[in-house]
Amino acid sequence: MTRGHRRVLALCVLLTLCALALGLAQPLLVSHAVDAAGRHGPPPWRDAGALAALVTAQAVMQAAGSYVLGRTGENIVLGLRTTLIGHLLRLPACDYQRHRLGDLLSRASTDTAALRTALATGCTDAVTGVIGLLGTLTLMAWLDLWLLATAAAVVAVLALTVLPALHLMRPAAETNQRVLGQMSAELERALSAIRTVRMSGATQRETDRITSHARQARAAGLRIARLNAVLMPASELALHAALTATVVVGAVRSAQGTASIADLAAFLLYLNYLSVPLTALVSAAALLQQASGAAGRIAETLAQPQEANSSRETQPAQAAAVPGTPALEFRDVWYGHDRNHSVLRGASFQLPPRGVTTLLGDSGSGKTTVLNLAARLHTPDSGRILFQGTDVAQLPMADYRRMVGLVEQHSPLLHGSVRDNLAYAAPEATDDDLWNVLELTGLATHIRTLPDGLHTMVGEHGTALSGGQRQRIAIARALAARPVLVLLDEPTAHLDPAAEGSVLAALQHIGQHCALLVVTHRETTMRRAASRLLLDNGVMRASCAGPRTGQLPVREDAGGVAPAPCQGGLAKRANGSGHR
Ligand SMILES: Nc1ncnc2c1ncn2[C@@H]1O[C@H](COP(=O)(O)OP(=O)(O)OP(=O)(O)O)[C@@H](O)[C@H]1O
Repeated sequence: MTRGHRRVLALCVLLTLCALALGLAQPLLVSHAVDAAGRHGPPPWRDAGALAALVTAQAVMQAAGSYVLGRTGENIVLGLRTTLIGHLLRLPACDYQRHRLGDLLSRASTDTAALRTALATGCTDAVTGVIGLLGTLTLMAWLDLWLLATAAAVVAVLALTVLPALHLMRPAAETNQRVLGQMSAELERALSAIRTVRMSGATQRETDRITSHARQARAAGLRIARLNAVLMPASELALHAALTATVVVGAVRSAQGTASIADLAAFLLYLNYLSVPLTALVSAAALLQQASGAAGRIAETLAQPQEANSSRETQPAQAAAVPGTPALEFRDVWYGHDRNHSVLRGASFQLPPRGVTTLLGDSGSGKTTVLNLAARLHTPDSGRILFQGTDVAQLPMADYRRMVGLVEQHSPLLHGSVRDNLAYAAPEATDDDLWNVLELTGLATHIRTLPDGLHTMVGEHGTALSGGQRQRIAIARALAARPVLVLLDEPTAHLDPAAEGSVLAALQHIGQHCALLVVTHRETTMRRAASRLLLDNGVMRASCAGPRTGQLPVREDAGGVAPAPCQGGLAKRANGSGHR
């Protein structure tokens, strides 16, 4: 994590060490001045001047070190957040269902902030603390070994008593980070369904539930505060006790003539100065313990594998399909969301290169799963998916996704303008292109009436638009990228008959140029399709006629299911004999 920042961190350490050295030189000057005063010579003005210069230089070094350290901390956290955000956005689609969204968000915010302090301040404090401690102790040993032994004995006794407090810091910090993650997840859950929360009279319940996590975070925070409250004064107490013991032993030794007053004065100053590296070490230990929980959560996220092939941001591949090659083909595809239950059990079908194909089936039969597999949001457990005759596993993900559009059942609109949303998958699209897709989806008239036209803001999740308008924007967004294949999940579910008519006409029009696979329960949509597929008990069947979903006649022969071509010439793969 500190890679790329080590030189600057080394500079911070150097600046702090310079400040430390300047600090360590001061007691020697004081000793010299006391010695000179003891010999009744002239007032030690030179020593006083040098002392003032050392103090000023030390302050300047400390200030510079502190600023560079703060800046490096910010740079480290920026690098960490960039890596983490990039990783979070590239996890396999199913991973987002395993984690709470708010928890993932807190890893990119609070956890990285905790690490920043630990990495920048904690690491530098640890290095300078150790060096400062060794330097001070060496000079103290050089001045008077007995006095050092006295002071060390007192400090050691106190250090042993507070060490257990340091060990308790890590679990408290881990609890704090975990509970904060849960709080963010619960808040995200409530805010994303705020209307349901209000209308269900659940506002207070949600408030209580979320604040219970806030209370747990407070309890963990208080544990940390208590431990800090013990650790910091304990280190100061150790110093004061050591100071007192040293004065007593020093006075005795001075009276016996085995130590000079000048050495005793310098020793006491060093002992006082010892608080700097000691406090730095205690604070570094506490910070590093606190950050270990956050580091664990971040490391856990970064260890999760990314979506296969997702890091390749290559240029779009030329679609050079042999004429007549199916736009999409499933060959004996098996897929289950969990090991014990397969939703698709050897599904096979072909999608003609042009035209609308509807995908029908009972609720829960796996239609959305088929679209997700086709969009490569899921990977088949076995079997193959071919796009224009090529196994999709061999196509760079970025290239593939540029050629395939997906309109989900509840397509989210992104915060921003209508234009931002339409051009999301096609940033290079011109306004004319966008008006064109708006015309196709029957939205152009409405958008023209808006004061800001294409630049009208859609609100958070598109709340400034009606459900049907949102759905049509989502369709227009998919079309703006001029895909080869468009996958649509219930695209007309929220539309009135007029809007549905315009969307269906648009789909038919677009179907002259590309392939569309449309999941639907609507009879009006079915009627307009060139071909129909029926998903039944995990396998795909073809159907030419039939008025209603679930009642579609299916042709079967003795060897299994033989999908029949309909109007436009649909897939012809036998099915049902797959294995797992
Ligand atoms: N992420 C998931 N984890 C576990 N099971 C899932 C997941 N997504 C879907 N399922 C299950 O897989 C099956 C197929 O779901 P899918 O959403 O594909 O059905 P569908 O035909 O699109 O349904 P509908 O018509 O109601 O939208 C269902 O039994 C569903 O409960």
